[in-house]
Amino acid sequence: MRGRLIVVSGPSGAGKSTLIREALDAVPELAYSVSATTRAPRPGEVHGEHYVFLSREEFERWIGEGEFLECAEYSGNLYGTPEAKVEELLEAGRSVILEIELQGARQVRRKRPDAVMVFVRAPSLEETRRRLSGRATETAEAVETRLATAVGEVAARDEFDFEVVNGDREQARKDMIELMETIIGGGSDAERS
Ligand SMILES: Nc1nc2c(ncn2[C@@H]2O[C@H](COP(=O)(O)OP(=O)(O)O)[C@@H](O)[C@H]2O)c(=O)[nH]1
Ligand SMILES: Nc1ncnc2c1ncn2[C@@H]1O[C@H](COP(=O)(O)OP(=O)(O)O)[C@@H](O)[C@H]1O
Repeated sequence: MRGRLIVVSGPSGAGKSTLIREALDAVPELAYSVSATTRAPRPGEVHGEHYVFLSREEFERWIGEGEFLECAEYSGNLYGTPEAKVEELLEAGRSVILEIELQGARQVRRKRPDAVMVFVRAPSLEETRRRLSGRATETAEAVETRLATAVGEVAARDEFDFEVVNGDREQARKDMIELMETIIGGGSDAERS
């Protein structure tokens, strides 16, 4: 049976990467789609594992060659989902998580109406700021840009099928794993509302 396509979106600093990592560890049917980006690698990020890091020129060539299921510009960098790998995983029966921002999520929803849309957010914008500052991967300016974008992103949460509020770590981990299992199981709770 073909897997489900699962879009996970939400503001930077909401805890998407953290929750996805935990879901991938707990649910073997899940696979992660590695995106391409023109952003510079952060310390510890591995090419081909966290992202495929491309120059803007290479990225634009991939766009021209129709490599992407979706792509968007975010905070001055390009991000995109290579389509062939996603297809291969779905065909093999794996359910595939795309961790992408709002514009890309909307593109996927249009192209693949059967995709399940999951929104992750922190309990408040103040908490998002604390987490982004605490993660210390961005300059103060980049944190502010991400927070400004976050305001618009939270306003779009009604466009999603499910929402995970990442407050208490352990509770959110359980909620995320349970949601992924429900989606994969195709139970009635996973029907589009
Ligand atoms: N449209 C789209 N967005 C992506 C893709 N990969 C990552 N993103 C999003 O780009 C934004 C920035 O990602 P990143 O630079 O890793 O920063 P972080 O989310 O703050 O850790 C996040 O909202 C990601 O979900 C992609 O392939 N397509
Ligand atoms: N429930 C939580 N409570 C407190 N801090 C969290 C929680 N979930 C994630 N974090 C921390 O917040 C920061 C942002 O999380 P991350 O998963 O990188 O967010 P995103 O992928 O949405 O940008 C990280 O430093 C992470 O360890």
